[in-house]
Amino acid sequence: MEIGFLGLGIMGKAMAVNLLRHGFKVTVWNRTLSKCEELAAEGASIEETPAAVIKKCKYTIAMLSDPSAALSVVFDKDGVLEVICDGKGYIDMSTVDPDTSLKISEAIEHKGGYFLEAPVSGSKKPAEDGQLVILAAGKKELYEEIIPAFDVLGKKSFYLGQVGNGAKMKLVVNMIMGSMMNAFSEGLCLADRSGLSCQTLLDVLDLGGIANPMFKMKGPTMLQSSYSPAFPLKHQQKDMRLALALGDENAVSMPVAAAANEAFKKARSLGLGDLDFSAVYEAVKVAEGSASATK
Ligand SMILES: NC(=O)C1=CN([C@@H]2O[C@H](COP(=O)(O)OP(=O)(O)OC[C@H]3O[C@@H](n4cnc5c(N)ncnc54)[C@H](OP(=O)(O)O)[C@@H]3O)[C@@H](O)[C@H]2O)C=CC1
Ligand SMILES: O=CC(=O)O
Repeated sequence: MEIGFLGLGIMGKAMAVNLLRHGFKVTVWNRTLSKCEELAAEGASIEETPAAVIKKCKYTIAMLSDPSAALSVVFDKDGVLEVICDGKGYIDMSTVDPDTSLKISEAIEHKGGYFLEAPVSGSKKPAEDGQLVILAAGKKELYEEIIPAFDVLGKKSFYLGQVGNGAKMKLVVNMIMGSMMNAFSEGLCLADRSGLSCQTLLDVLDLGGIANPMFKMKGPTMLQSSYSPAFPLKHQQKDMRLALALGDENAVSMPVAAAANEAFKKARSLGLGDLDFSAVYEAVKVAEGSASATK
């Protein structure tokens, strides 16, 4: 199967490499074209525009930062829409809001193409290991045709029905994750300020009913103020913002998520947006008056 791949950031690169290593032919494009070279070393072909990728491949996956990037790659000059046509499938795996997905879906289907949104749960390591959880919605036929690729990229794929449902599910999951990360950061601060060992707190948490892979993986690096980005904080804040907008539309009060969003915004204002989202711990420490140097 030949697959086009647009967007070679942290996630897109890992996913495209996985496809190549499992025998897929992959043609890549990235806004910063130089990033394609690492993929060429793995056997990928390179095209210079999204349109050229679509023209070449029956199926194209996109993994882009946010709604404005997702829209730009489709609607701007040399974009997807210029060439998408009957029989071509476009699968957007970026985390965006339902309206963005719907806008892209309608434009592509108007030109005769098929559209699937398929945001993923799981970060850099699950992407490298092919262990993502795929939240697909849209054209069912395209979902069935692209399953061999999803089976390489993920450990489980869900088909959630109409376009928008994948985006909504992803935003709900990440709203919970962002809120948990804030509660965790406050807990670490409280333990520290009240004279407890944070390492002992991690050990206690890991043995109890609220043990989870995120605390286990991020806790030790947070204690070292080490925030090499797996999931960039600016993207987590984007997801909180989009989840809060979904809450607005549905009249769901989310004071915990709103407070967590404020902490992520604060972290961005401290220049931490490109670090891992666990760097919100530094913003929480600043708010509690026990800041360490931000790294
Ligand atoms: N990292 C993670 O753990 C996870 C991320 N996600 C979601 O996946 C998506 C990608 O995340 P991630 O790989 O971490 O992000 P990165 O920031 O590492 O990569 C973003 C990608 O989007 C491209 N891009 C940004 N703006 C534009 C634009 N205007 N036009 C064209 N391309 C653009 C970048 O190109 P360039 O190289 O030129 O900057 C890059 O390829 C996001 O929606 C994120 O929320 C979902 C699950 C986990
Ligand atoms: O979107 C981020 C993730 O870890 O999932």
